[in-house]
Amino acid sequence: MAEDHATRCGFVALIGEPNAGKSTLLNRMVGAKVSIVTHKVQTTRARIRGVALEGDAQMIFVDTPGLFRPRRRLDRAMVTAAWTGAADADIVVLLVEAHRGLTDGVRKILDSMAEHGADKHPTVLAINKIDRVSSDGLLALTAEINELHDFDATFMISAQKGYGVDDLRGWLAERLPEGPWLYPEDQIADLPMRMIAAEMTREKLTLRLHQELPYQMTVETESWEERKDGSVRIDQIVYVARDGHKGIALGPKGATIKAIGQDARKELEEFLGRRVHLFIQVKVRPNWLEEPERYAEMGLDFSDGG
Ligand SMILES: Nc1nc2c(ncn2[C@@H]2O[C@H](COP(=O)(O)OP(=O)(O)OP(=O)(O)O)[C@@H](O)[C@H]2O)c(=O)[nH]1
Repeated sequence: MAEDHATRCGFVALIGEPNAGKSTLLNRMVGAKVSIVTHKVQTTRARIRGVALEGDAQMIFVDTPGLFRPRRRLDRAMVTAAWTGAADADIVVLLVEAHRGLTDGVRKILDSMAEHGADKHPTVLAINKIDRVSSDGLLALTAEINELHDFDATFMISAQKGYGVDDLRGWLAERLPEGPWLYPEDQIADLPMRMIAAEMTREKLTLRLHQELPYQMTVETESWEERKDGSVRIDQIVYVARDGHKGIALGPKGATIKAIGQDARKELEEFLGRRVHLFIQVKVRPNWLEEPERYAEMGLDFSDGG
């Protein structure tokens, strides 16, 4: 990190309807595949998804769940989490799908942006998936949306193809507040690996525990140790919100978490091309959604690990 001139650092929240392309954009910006991209909706939750460097700026992306109409209580918790991410962020980027345009869902997000304080920060409109439409209607769509909320900038992008993404990233980097980097450079090096490992375990949790539970869980990679024999030892903690959830995650005699660990280990071994020793603990951490330390998720040594 440069010592002699000011560095910049800050949080960027990506918001948008489910499937808007938040994870895809994030992967592009960070340059490593750190989010699960899926056709299923609501696969993501408010939390740190990646850190990107651009010149002297460190951008910390907070990926949020698709903002949607809350029906069940858990849905509401997720929406709150999404808005918390947005309100805490230095810059908010709203993704709108070019081919869907100004949907009711987008209108609702625009309505509630002011209400949730997201308008206190610079806001950016990113019209995504422009590869799917002709450019004709895009200016009209931009004008229509900017009437409902006055964005500081608008970008036409394709997160998938990469169009416009560098411009957007450059714009964001320039507008982050001056300050020291939150993540030392050496931590960023194995950060993607730690995140990928945590994400793989989280995916297996989601697959095994079909119900809502996984949304209230988070996985952190606590340590990553390269061994002399070429294998790697990975220690992870699955945090659950309540005691009862711990029992579900563990399963009878620990069978569920064991199966999850085996699935995750297999995938990690394939991905890394070497042997993996994976150790997973399940711990209760009430109210983790509200904790500022949630930013320490996924193996980021941000706090002492709680
Ligand atoms: N054609 C096209 N498809 C895209 C683009 N960006 C994302 N997609 C696709 O849109 C789908 C949803 O993308 P995601 O990145 O998972 O969307 P998300 O907003 O993170 O979704 P949630 O996690 O449900 O909130 C995936 O199938 C992506 O491949 C794009 O620029 N063009």
